[in-house]
Amino acid sequence: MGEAPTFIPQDLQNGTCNGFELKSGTFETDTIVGNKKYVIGGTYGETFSVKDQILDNNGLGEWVDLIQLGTKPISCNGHSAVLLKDRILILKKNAKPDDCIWFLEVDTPYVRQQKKILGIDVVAWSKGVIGNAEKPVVISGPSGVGKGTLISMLMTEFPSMFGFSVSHTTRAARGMEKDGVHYHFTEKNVMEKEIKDGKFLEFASVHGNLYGTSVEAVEMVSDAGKRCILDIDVQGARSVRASSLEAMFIFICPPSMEELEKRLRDRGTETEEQVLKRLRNAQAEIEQGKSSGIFDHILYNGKLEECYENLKKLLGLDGYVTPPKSAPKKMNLPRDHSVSKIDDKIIIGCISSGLEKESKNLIMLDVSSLKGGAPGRTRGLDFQVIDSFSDGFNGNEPF
Ligand SMILES: Nc1nc2c(ncn2[C@@H]2O[C@H](COP(=O)(O)OP(=O)(O)O)[C@@H](O)[C@H]2O)c(=O)[nH]1
Ligand SMILES: Nc1ncnc2c1ncn2[C@@H]1O[C@H](COP(=O)(O)OP(=O)(O)O)[C@@H](O)[C@H]1O
Repeated sequence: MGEAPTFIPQDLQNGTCNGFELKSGTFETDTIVGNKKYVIGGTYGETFSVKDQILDNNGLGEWVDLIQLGTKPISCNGHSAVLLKDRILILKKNAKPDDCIWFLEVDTPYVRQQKKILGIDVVAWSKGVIGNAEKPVVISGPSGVGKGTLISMLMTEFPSMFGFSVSHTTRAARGMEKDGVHYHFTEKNVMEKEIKDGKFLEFASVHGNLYGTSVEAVEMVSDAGKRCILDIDVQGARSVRASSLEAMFIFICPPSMEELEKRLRDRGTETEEQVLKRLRNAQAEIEQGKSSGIFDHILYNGKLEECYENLKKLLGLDGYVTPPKSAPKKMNLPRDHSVSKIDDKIIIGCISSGLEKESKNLIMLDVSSLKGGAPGRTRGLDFQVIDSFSDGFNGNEPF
């Protein structure tokens, strides 16, 4: 990666590296984690590269280009790196507010699990997001019980509050269904390849077709500041339970098998063979839904209005008046900044005056309660603008 620089501005004790320019438009940071050195390189407009070196006693060793999972950030005008135990925080210089904080996970539980599954050394990227997202809601239940009906009632009444996680499926679209709205209708081989590439949070074979929730489907809803709703089967709910995504799990039960059959037939969207298959699967799904311990709540969908009211109660929405939305906090990093670390606080010194007020030249980024992570987003970041170190970090004015 070009010739070695004469000066590497890395504070090894602190695990911070303010980055250095190798040649015009190409930047690098070095971060030492245990006996490994991670070199993260970025050339303007291109995705980041990562290689590591297992250090011997002389601080030397063989270089390996690492497989990077997740969405790779695009480099702009340099970056800094800060080591946080099992991951490296990357601050992109001069980047847009929603693109300036990234994490390269090197030894998190997700990365360790992926190394085991793939049998190779990997690292994983996730984008950092200020603040927290509301817990997604997973809704499961047998085919024809009324999941779609209840979800669409919720989205119609609270359009700015909820967003639907659009699943991928290999089944054919029904008459009124739109690609990208109800499902991403896809070919089996394409979906299988994407599953292998780690793009799915969960997937399952249901009624003879492949269904799955992509990481992006959930994150896009959360990025828009909405609470994500997932309509997935019991196997999918089990996988989400086991994943790093914290969610609320609701199972919808029919009042009787006869009523379920009637709803399925009256809907008229399936062939006789498909109806029979769905009814055969329903019994087992209901048993699992009730007894598996996956679900936090069970709702009976007898009378639709009653069930909908109960669903709203579970979501804390009965008698709810929508409050005006406050703008999410954003952070804009100027090109020239330096980073240092004090416990769980990252201090970002803004060298050029990219800030509104000249005196507000320090940003404190709190990374004490990170949530989520690769292969999605890392949330729970908080920041404050502080006037100067001598103020003892007492500024808490939103930036
Ligand atoms: N695991 C999983 N199941 C899904 C997903 N999307 C839909 N499903 C489930 O697949 C089943 C069949 O869905 P669909 O073909 O739309 O038929 P319907 O439930 O009869 O309307 C339902 O139980 C859905 O909850 C997904 O992304 N993952
Ligand atoms: N509580 C209810 N009472 C009567 N019919 C219902 C009720 N809930 C839903 N339905 C109807 O049952 C059919 C199946 O509902 P749907 O929402 O498509 O189920 P799912 O998404 O669980 O497969 C639809 O025709 C819908 O209008």
